[in-house]
Amino acid sequence: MTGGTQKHEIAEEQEQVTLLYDRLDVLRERAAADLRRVLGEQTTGTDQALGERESLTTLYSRRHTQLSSVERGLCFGRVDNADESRFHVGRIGLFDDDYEPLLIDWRAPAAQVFYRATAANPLGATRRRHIQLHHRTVVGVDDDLLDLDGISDRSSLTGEAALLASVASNRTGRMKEIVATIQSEQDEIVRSGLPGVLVVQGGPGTGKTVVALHRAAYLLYTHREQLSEKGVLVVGPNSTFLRYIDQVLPSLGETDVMLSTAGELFPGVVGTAVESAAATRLKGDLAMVDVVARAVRDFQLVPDEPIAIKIGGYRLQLKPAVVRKLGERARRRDDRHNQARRHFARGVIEELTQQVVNQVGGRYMGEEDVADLRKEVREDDLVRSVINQLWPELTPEPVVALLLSSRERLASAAPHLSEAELALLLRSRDSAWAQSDVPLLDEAAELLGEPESAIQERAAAAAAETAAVRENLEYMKTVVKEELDAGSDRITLMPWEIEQFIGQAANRNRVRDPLATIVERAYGDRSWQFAHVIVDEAQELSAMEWRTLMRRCPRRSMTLVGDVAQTGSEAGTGSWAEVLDRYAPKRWRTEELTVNYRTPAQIMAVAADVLAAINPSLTPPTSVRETGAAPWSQVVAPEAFDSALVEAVLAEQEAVGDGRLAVIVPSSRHAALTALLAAKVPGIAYGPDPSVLDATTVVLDVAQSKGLEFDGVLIADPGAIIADSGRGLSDLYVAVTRSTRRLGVLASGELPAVLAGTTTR
Ligand SMILES: Nc1ncnc2c1ncn2[C@@H]1O[C@H](COP(=O)(O)OP(=O)(O)OP(=O)(O)O)[C@@H](O)[C@H]1O
Repeated sequence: MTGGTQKHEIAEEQEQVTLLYDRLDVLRERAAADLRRVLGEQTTGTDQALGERESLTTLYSRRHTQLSSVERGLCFGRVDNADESRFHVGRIGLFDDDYEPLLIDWRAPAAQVFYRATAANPLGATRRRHIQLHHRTVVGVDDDLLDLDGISDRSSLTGEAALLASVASNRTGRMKEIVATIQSEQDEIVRSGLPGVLVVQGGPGTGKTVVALHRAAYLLYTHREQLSEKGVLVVGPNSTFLRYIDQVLPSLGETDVMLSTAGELFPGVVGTAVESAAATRLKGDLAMVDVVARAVRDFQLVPDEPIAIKIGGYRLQLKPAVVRKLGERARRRDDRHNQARRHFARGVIEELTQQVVNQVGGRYMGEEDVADLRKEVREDDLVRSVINQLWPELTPEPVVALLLSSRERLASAAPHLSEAELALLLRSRDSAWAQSDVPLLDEAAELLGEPESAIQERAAAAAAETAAVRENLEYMKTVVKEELDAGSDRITLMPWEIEQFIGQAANRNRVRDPLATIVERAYGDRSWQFAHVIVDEAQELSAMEWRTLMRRCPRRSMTLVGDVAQTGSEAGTGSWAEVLDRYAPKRWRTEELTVNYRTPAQIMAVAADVLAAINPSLTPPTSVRETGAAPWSQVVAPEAFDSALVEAVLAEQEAVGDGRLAVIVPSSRHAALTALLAAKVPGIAYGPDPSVLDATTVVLDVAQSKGLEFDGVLIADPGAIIADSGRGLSDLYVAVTRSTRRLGVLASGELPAVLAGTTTR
C-alpha cells in the first residue's frame, strides 16, 4: 500500500469507526438511563415486584458494564468478500435501530472467516484488514490479500504486523485479551464444540492460557442459555496466576466465571500450607481413596464387650455380634456414613425394644404399647450416647484432621504405607490445610454424606425456592409480555434477550440469598456442578485432584490446557490418556498448539536443549520472532554467588528498562536469596502474594512463576533447581521459557550441561 492509499484507507476506516463509537455511546447512554429509571422507581414492595426490579437492575448494569468494557479497540478488523460485500469485526456485536448489523461480534459464526481465511483457502474473502486504533482514532490499517498473489506470502500468520506489535510490547504484569490477533490454529480451539473433554497440549508460550480464556468467552456467547445457569469454572495453579489472568474475561464482557485454585475447591477451606513434595505425592495418589474410606469406616465401632443398658428397670445389652450385624445391614442400605447411621440407629433401637418386649412377655403387648416403648428407647439419653459412640455423625474436616494427626488412625487406614511414609503425613491436629488435603476432604464428604439435619434444612429451602421460582416465572412472563405489547420503554430488551431475561429473573434466588450471583452461589456449594470447566496448567493436578474436579463437572464438558513437559508437581500428570481414559473414555480429544508467541527463537534454542534432556522425542514450539539479545550465562564460585547475584540483578534491571524482571530461584534457596535481594535491591517483591505482579522486579521459585511471563528472566543457581526435585529439568524448562526478551543465568560452581547453548560471560 502506498502512503497515499494508506491515508485514504485510514480516512475511510475512521468514518466507519466514528459511526461505531457513536452507536456505542447511544447504547451506553440508554443503558445508563434505563438503570437510573429502574433505580428511581417506586415498587409495590411485594416480593415479586422487588425481584423484578432487581432483575432489571442487574440486566441494565450488566449491559452498561459490557458496553464500557469494549471501549478500547472496539473494532479491529474488516473482511471484504468476493461478492463485494464487506463487514467489520469487533469486540461486540452492534446493530442499528432496525437491527441491521454494524459490527460483527468476534465470536459470531460470521466472524470465523476473519481468523481462518488464508490465501490458499480464502473462504470467500478477498481481503482481511487489521485496523489499529489509538483511543477512537484509526492509526493504521494492515491488509492480508487473500488472492492468488497472497499465496506466495511466506507467512502463515494472520495479521502479522498487528501480532508482532502485540507480542513485542512490554509486559504489564497482567495478561491481556487477544481478540484482534487470534491465529488460525488457536481459533479452531476457541470454537471447538462444547461437549466432551478438549485437551489443548502445547509447549510454553503457545497461548494455551489465553486461548482457553477466549474459549470460555466464546462458549458463553454461543451457548449462553446452557452455560449461564450453572456457570463456568476456571482452575489455575495458584492465586498469583489467577490474578494474572483475572482481567481477561471481564475485558471481554464476561463475568459468570468462577476462578479458583485446586486448593479452594472445598468450600470453607483454602489449602495453602507448605508441605514436602513427598507428602504431596503420597496424598495425591489414588490409594488415598481407600485410606479415606477406611478412616471413615474406623468410626463405625463394634465393642469388644457387650454394652449394658438399663431402661425403666429392664436390663438390656448390646452384644458385639449384634452390633456388627446391624452395622453391616446399615452399610448395605446406604453407603454414606451419615445416612447409614440412621439405619444403624433404627436397628439398635429395634433390638433394644425387642429385648424389653421379650422381658415383658411381649405376646401380650399391643402395637401401640410397642410403639410407646420404642419411643422411650429412642429418647433415652444412654441409648443416644451409645449410638453416638458406635456410629457418630461426622463432617469431613474432623475426620481428615484426626486421620492426619493420629499415628494409630493413619496406620489402620493406610496399611500399605511404611513407617517413614506415615511420618511424612503426620502433623498436628490444628495444622493449616495444604492443597493436597482438599481432595481428601472432598472424598470424605462423599463418603460421609451430609448430616441429616443439613439435608432436612436443604430440602425445605429447595422446596420453598422451587415454589418461589415457579411463581416468579409466571409473573415475569406476564409483566414482560404486557410491557412489550404495550410498547413501553420501561423494559428494553433485544428480541434475543427476552427468554433469557425471563428465566434469569424468575431464577433470582429469593429464598437463600436474593443477591447472590452464580459465581457466589457456586463458591459456597460443594455439590455445585459447573456447565463447563477449564483447567490451566492441568498437568499439575494429582490423581486425587482429578477425582475432585470431575465431581464438579459430571457432564464432562471441559477444556484442559497444559504441557506434560512442564509438569513440576511430583504428584502431577504424566499422560492425558491415563487420566481421561478413566473419567471420560471415548469422550476426549486433543488439539495441539505449535507456535510460541512469548519466547524469542534465541531463548527457545536454549529451552530446546533442556526439553531434549527431559524427553528427546518432544518437539519444542517454533518461536514467532527473534530478538537481538543472546541468552547469557555466568559461572561463579559458590562463595562469590551472593554478591554476583546482586550485581546481576542490578544490571538486568537496567537492561529491561521499563519492563519487568523475574529472578527465578531454587525452592531450596528461596528464603535465603529472597532475604539477600530484599536487603540489597530496592523495591524488589517476592512471595506467594499476587501483589508481586505489580512490582517491576520479583523473586519467585519455579512453582510461583508457572504460567507467568516477564520481559527479562534471571535464573539463579540452575544446578540447584535441577537438584531440588525429581522433576528438576521440567522446572528448569519452565524457568527458561518465562521470558519475552532477555534471559540470563547465574550458575554456582558449574553450568549445567543442558545450558551450554547460552553465551558465557
Ligand atoms: N494470537 C495471539 N496474539 C497475540 N498474543 C498472543 C497470541 N497468542 C498468544 N499470545 C501471547 O503469548 C503469550 C503466551 O501465551 P500464554 O501464556 O497463553 O501461553 P501458554 O501456552 O499458556 O504458556 P505456558 O505453558 O508457558 O504457561 C501471552 O503473552 C499471550 O498474550
